[in-house]
Amino acid sequence: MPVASDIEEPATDADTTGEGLPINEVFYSLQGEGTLAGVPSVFVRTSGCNLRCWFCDSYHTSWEPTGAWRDVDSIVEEIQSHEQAGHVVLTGGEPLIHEESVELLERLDAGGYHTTVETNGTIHRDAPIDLASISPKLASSTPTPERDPKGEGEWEEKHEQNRIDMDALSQIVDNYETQLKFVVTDESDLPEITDLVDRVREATATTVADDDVLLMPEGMTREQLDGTRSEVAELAMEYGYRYTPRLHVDLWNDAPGT
Ligand SMILES: C[S@@+](CC[C@H](N)C(=O)[O-])C[C@H]1O[C@@H](n2cnc3c(N)ncnc32)[C@H](O)[C@@H]1O
Ligand SMILES: Nc1nc2[nH]cc(C(=O)O)c2c(=O)[nH]1
Ligand code: SF4
Ligand SMILES: [Mg+2]
Repeated sequence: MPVASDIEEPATDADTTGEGLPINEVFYSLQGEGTLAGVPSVFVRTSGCNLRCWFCDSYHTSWEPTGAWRDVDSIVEEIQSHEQAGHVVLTGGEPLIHEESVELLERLDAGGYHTTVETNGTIHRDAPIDLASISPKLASSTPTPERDPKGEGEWEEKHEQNRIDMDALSQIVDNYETQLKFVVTDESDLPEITDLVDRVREATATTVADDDVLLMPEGMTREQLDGTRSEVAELAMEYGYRYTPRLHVDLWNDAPGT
């Protein structure tokens, strides 16, 4: 079993050396994905990731991480300035590569916020998380040389090796209320999803219901979603899994800060 000391230096090229958290953006929007879609929420996006999905819609947190190191106090203050919001979504990049994410979640919990953590499911940390929104990465996410948005496939092997960590994934599922939210590119992803869901069910004591499994169409623009959403909706019906829209993309396309 991984313990806290095993994950102090996660497998990532991200800069984890500053004080506080590297923050790419903080913004107020509607939760666009998953079972809480439509809920007004403040988003905190950390920078840096241990994976490199070719389709990553947050390029400046993964392929070319940018952001400013900020202390937890200043992040909490900015969250509180959005007085209407009772929900906070901690995302990235991969927010759980940063130990300080735990401190932020503790502060938000003490302040009475509902917290969702958007995570790729490869790192478990002990923190007050109300909803673990896990998006395990499928083979179709791997940045092959043909699909690499930046280089020539230099990340292919590392991404492929690190994208599933069954120990971490099972611990998250066992410790937190969970949704498993898969990015679907086409129907060839489904055998891998059903197999992974079976393996999670075998490895955990928790009941993972079919409607805890969400299929989300791949696409960072409306135009791209026009090519995937109908097929993914049909697949959700066929397999008995839940469909999740990308409400923010439907509403605001790929506008920054949404
Ligand atoms: C940018 S990621 C950050 C959190 C974490 N690294 C993860 O992957 O879950 C936030 C969410 O966007 C999803 N996502 C990223 N790019 C996407 C795309 N092109 N189409 C659909 N979903 C995408 C991820 O799978 C994840 O559910
Ligand atoms: N509105 C909105 N909802 C989201 N849900 C998860 C997001 C993410 O990037 O993690 C996201 C996002 O970027 N915007
Ligand atoms: S795991 Fe999340 S943040 Fe990292 S590259 Fe994939 S989609 Fe982007
Ligand atoms: Mg997003």
